[in-house]
Amino acid sequence: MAKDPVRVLVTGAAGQIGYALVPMIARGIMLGPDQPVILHMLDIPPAAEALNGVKMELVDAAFPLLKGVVATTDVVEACTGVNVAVMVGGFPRKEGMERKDVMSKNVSIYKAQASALEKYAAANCKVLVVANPANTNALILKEFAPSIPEKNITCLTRLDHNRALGQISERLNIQVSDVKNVIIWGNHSSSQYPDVNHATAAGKPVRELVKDDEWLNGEFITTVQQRGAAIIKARRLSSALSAASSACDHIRDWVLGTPEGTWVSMGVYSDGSYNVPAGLIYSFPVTCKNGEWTIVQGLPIDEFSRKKMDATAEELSEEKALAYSCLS
Ligand SMILES: NC(=O)C1=CN([C@@H]2O[C@H](COP(=O)(O)OP(=O)(O)OC[C@H]3O[C@@H](n4cnc5c(N)ncnc54)[C@H](O)[C@@H]3O)[C@@H](O)[C@H]2O)C=CC1
Ligand SMILES: O=C([O-])CC(=O)C(=O)O
Repeated sequence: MAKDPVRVLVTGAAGQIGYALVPMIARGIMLGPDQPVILHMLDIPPAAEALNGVKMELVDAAFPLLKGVVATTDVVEACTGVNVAVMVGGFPRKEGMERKDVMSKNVSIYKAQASALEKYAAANCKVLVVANPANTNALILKEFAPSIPEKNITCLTRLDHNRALGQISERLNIQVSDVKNVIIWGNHSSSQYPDVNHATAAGKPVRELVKDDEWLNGEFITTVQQRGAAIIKARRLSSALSAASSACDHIRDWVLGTPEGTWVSMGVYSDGSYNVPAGLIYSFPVTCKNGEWTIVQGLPIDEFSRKKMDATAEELSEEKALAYSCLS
């Protein structure tokens, strides 16, 4: 019997990532090849015409799984009945703006959208925040949508995770699908810590195969940390294709489960695991089963890693304080 359609919200749907993401969702890349979807696309009034253009293209593409499209600038209409919400819309940093000004704009956007999701989304809606500052936007969303379980509010660090897999695969000249269990700890920012201490390639420890700790503890880390900026420099646009693909990976694994023996990185609400302060949205290694993520426990952490995990936690605590100061 055909499955009932799942309603998927994409905010900022007229933007770069939105344009790459909505056809992936409509093709079944996010929720599976047998899962019909209804797309809800939200953007702001100045982007209404472009948003309507995206809707026209979705119709023209005749996706068999796409059972409906809602394209709107009304946040209530956008959020009504959604089962999955991918929050890509936000206020970008513009020349001459202070960090606090950007934070303040995003705090008010995420506060309003949290309230709409809280009131109008389907029960048990799963939320993925992509827009930067992704971890802190997700935290604000959690604060203002208290009836959505905190386990349902996450942010995207899967792109960083996939970037780390890609770097190892290139370095070892090995298929990327043979590399697994890297970890992104912390913030989706240049303070993140891409950790290969538990990673394997074709079943062998990555450190043993690479045989170059100087590279793994230096250039590898900075390349992953700075990859977003490098793409923006090269394309003069954000990493839309890889962000959209990674957002699909994040939701697919969350809903359908991670393969046995494999973990992925997700920004989730910290419960204090690995001595990361509770109450931050922090990227951890997780496995997923039956629609729920669980932080992988018990991994040994060396002194080098500890310092890097603490530094990115410190940055998130500062962002949290800044975000809260924008609320008062
Ligand atoms: N977490 C991650 O791995 C990544 C995050 N990003 C972030 O994703 C976000 C989107 O990037 P792009 O698509 O390249 O930007 P973009 O500027 O092309 O698109 C953003 C869209 O959001 C819309 N928007 C602005 N305020 C909105 C609101 N209140 N409600 C609904 N829509 C709103 C804009 O009109 C625009 O269409 C940015 O914040 C970017 O920094 C980008 C790459 C990776
Ligand atoms: O700063 C940005 O918009 C780009 C970004 O997050 C990334 O590509 O990781």
